[in-house]
Amino acid sequence: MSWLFGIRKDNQIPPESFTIPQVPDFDGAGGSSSNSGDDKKKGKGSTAFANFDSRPFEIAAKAVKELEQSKHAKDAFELVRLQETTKQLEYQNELKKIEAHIEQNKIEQKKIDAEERRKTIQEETRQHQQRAQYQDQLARKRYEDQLQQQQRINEENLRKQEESVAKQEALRKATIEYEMNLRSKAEQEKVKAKMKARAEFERENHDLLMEQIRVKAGENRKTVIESITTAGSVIGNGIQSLLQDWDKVLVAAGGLSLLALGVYSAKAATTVTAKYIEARLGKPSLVRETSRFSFLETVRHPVLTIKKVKFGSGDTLSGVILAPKLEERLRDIAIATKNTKRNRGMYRNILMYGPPGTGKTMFVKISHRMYVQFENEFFLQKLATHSGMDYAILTGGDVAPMGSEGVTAIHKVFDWASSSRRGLLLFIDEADAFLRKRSSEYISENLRATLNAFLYRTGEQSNKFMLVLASNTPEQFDWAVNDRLDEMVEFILPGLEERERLVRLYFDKFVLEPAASGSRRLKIAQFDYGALCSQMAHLTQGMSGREIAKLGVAWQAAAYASEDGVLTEKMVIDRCLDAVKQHKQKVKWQSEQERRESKSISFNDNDHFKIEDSNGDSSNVKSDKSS
Ligand SMILES: Nc1ncnc2c1ncn2[C@@H]1O[C@H](COP(=O)(O)OP(=O)(O)OP(=O)(O)O)[C@@H](O)[C@H]1O
Repeated sequence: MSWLFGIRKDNQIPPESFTIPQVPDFDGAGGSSSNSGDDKKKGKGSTAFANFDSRPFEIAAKAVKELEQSKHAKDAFELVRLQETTKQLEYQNELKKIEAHIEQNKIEQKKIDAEERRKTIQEETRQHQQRAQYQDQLARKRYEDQLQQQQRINEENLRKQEESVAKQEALRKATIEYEMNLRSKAEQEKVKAKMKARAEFERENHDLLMEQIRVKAGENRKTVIESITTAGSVIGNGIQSLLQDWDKVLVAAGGLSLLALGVYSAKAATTVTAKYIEARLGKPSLVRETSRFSFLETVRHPVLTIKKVKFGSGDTLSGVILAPKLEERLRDIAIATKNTKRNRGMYRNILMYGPPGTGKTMFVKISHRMYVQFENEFFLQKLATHSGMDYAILTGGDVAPMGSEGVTAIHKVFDWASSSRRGLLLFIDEADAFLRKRSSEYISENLRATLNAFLYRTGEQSNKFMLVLASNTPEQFDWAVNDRLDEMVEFILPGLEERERLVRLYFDKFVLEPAASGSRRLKIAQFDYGALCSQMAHLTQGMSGREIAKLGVAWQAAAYASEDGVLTEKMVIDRCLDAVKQHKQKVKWQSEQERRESKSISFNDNDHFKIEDSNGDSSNVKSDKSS
């Protein structure tokens, strides 16, 4: 029994001699089955039991007996059975592996088949495409051939048509020529016949016709001789009677002289009147704006004139904000001018200079209104109405391009100014554009002549007009122009206080007023406007009145640009900071030289306003006033 449990003893039968007969494998999968197959081949033609050895069976039987007697027999059988089961399982496993291998082979085969099929399809597609391309080429070629053929046919048709038209044309021409020939022959025949008939008629009536002509000529001569005789006798009688009567001669000579005089004096009077009317009524083309009433302007723009008379000119003039001392100075000038006007004295010429956008033009535009205001203040109601001067605004830039006509234009302006009854404030903005130094190489001959005309007309003090020049760069003026100035007023950049007033003014004008009117799409968020305006006055240091006015427009635009039309505090501040940034950029762009020049007019918040008189001495306002 021990061999059953793997214990080998020499006296025992070796395990290899003990073989358990195996169940023949008819599937032919296992090795044993192949052995049995070999055995079958070997045993072909001999009996199966010829060399049968019964010993193993005996040994087996004996072992079985021993096994039955052994107490471990059951276990041994169980073991054998398990071994057998294990082997069978191993065979099955082997079988499964082989099946899996076969399946794998099948899959591989399928893959190969699919690949083959794909290649075939690809090849077919390629061939199909090639065939399609070829067919397409063929079709194109066929189409081209057809087109060419069609074209050839068309050309042939056209040629035939042309030939036929040419033939028809030739035929038509020939017909027309033939017709014309016939017609002209007929005409000739007709004319010949007519001539022949007339000649025959004239020949037959020659005597009669000659008689007729003779009679007509005789009549004519008789009439002419009679007319001459009558005229001669009338004129001769007239002259004879005139010469005989001396009084008549005198009357005739006087009459003729009077007639000539009348014609010439009427002509001269018309010219003089036209000039007078033009000087009095026509606004010179150089004058851009005037408060002076002009008949021609009224006729041309009646509505505008009525508006001007009723409401004054433009709302941009509603308020000019100046430093108190500058305002005081200007008021003094205004009062002095007013008194000059009342006493028919001579007006003084003024120069206003300073950085751009500081209110020079604006001040002049409202100055005649300011006179009224000042009078209210100082001279009470009785002097208030109709006491101001007229004003007229010219721009220096308009003069230079006039060329040779500049001289006439300047004379026309001064003629017109001299005809003013109320006195005229002649304001020349950007005066440096044409009043620059005559020695300058940049000045043309025409401009030099214009400047000379200006100097000629302003050489003496006038009681008709007051000259006010405005310029950013007065240092460019010709010396002779400087010599004509009586007062020089510097307009400076607004200080802190003025900036605050300006910010409030333009916040009112561009934001609060439109919002309050309710007619526009502009609303304001809740914030402390007063505090914000004060804050912005600090931020806008160095900015001009114009820049602050533009800031007002920017707030308005920001509100309109927003979705709900509401102007918030942040928007106001943002726009202000933007403007400050832009101002800094502009200052940066200013050239070094400009900066040096403008140093004299730059404003420090603590600076005092300075006034220079025409001698070039400068003094502050107090001392000037006291002097
Ligand atoms: N002092 C000011 N008070 C109120 N608004 C001002 C003042 N200065 C300038 N502005 C605003 O700026 C605008 C331009 O001003 P104005 O034409 O008077 O400047 P200017 O000094 O004549 O400048 P420029 O030398 O460039 O001609 C005015 O219409 C006004 O809106």
